[in-house]
Amino acid sequence: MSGTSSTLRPPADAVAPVRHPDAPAPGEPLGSHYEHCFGCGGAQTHGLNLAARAGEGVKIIAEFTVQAAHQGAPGLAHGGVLASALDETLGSLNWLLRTIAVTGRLETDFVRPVPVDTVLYLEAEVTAVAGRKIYSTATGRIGGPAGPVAVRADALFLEVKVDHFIDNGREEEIQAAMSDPDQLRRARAFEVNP
Ligand SMILES: CCCCCCCCCCCCCC(=O)SCCNC(=O)CCNC(=O)[C@H](O)C(C)(C)COP(=O)(O)OP(=O)(O)OC[C@H]1O[C@@H](n2cnc3c(N)ncnc32)[C@H](O)[C@@H]1OP(=O)(O)O
Repeated sequence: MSGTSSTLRPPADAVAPVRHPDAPAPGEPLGSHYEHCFGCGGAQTHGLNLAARAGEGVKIIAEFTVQAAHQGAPGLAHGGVLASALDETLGSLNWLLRTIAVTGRLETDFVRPVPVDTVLYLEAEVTAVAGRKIYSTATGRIGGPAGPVAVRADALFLEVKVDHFIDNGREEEIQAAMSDPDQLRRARAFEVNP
């Protein structure tokens, strides 16, 4: 069963998304936007370690291997972990638009169980933009990039300023991020006019 709520359907005045001219080239690995990110950060022992690459147009492709630490039922990935993988892949679309946007709404279909050690082949695409609202969709396939869909999601991301993180994040991590030149360089990669 699948269905998308009306808030995830772009309004009539939405426009087609535009890949930023300075977006990473198709095939280029994106790296992590923050080393402590649960989705893509290398410093998270039980994180997803999701590896994303820029695709053509406004598409991202990514891979995530389900680890034993990601189980819900015995030998199977936890649904929340799979939703995180979809969310992280959708969030990586920021690199192509060069905007900073956060998830407002994420609707997920869990179509097939995903066993531990499985590689989830993810693909995400921006479908429309309406002001600060970015509409996107993602799939996760198993057995290969053209294998059957195991999970899928539709999302609404909202563009925010960098102040969103500075105002809401815990002081300790914000200070550490602001004094890390690598982190500042990565944050600048999301800005439209660095
Ligand atoms: C220095 C570090 C840099 C790192 C950068 C990389 C970060 C990348 C991270 C990626 C990591 C992976 C990704 C992650 O995990 S991101 C982490 C998970 N997400 C969050 O933490 C976001 C928490 N939520 C918020 O902060 C606010 O609610 C946001 C910012 C989203 C909106 O609050 P804001 O005050 O700004 O906006 P508004 O309330 O005036 O609404 C504006 C419009 O939007 C519509 N609307 C709003 N919400 C929803 C909804 N749920 N469904 C449907 N519609 C919704 C609303 O109706 C209105 O429409 P309209 O009336 O105009 O028609």
